[in-house]
Amino acid sequence: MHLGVISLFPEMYRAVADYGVTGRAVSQGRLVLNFWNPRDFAQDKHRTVDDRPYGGGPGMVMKVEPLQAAINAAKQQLGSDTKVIYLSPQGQVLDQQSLVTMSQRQSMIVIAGRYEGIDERLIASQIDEEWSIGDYVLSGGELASMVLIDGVTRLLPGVLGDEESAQQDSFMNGLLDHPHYTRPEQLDNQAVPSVLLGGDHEAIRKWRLKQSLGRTWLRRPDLLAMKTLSDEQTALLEEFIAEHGQ
Ligand SMILES: CN1CCN(C(=O)c2nonc2N)CC1
Repeated sequence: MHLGVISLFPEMYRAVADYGVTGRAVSQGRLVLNFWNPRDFAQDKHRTVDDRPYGGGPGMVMKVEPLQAAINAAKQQLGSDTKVIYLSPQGQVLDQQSLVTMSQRQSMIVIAGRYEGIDERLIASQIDEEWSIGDYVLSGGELASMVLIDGVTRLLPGVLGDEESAQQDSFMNGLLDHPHYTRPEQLDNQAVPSVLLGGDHEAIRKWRLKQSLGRTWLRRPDLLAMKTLSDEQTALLEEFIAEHGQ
């Protein structure tokens, strides 16, 4: 996937370009990151990218022209039909399914805003999708866009090896993940559940599914309400609830 990033702080993206799963995807050429800094497109000698808000109030607003010029440059490289994404608290909240949809695109342009946000006229004329990573306010869109980049990159073909992609499944079914354990087997007075030590893969699969269902029931009943459970899932959840003393 070719991702064009429009940001005043491109150096922040070293966090995804140089490390971990996303860094490996970049080095393997499965993810290509290109950056455009609106400041490089500002026409005045002070390279102004923001200005005071009409109507008064605190903070500054990002100006249309430098952003528009940066989008034009990005589209020249990635294609004029490339979707333009803007990260803001006013967007639709990102979830795994939306990441799956995005991961199937050849390219995307992501705008990371700063200050109070960007001029609404740029949003109206240039932004195809507005996304939020949650109902809270950050200092800028860079970290939010890196969350999106990480989540999408994990879904690109070949990025997660077979070992890791199994872990991915547990989130892909709309449930919370099951507990994970590793060595040592005994830690103070806490042991690893014996089922995980026995090598019975079917028993382990059922235990993990039961734990995912139970955790989702306890912590995120809203997710469970959106799911149609299979007979097996229903039975396992009923077992968990019975054991949980409800
Ligand atoms: C202008 N700037 C304000 C702060 N911001 C966010 O809080 C945010 N982005 O995506 N999800 C979020 N929550 C990004 C955009």
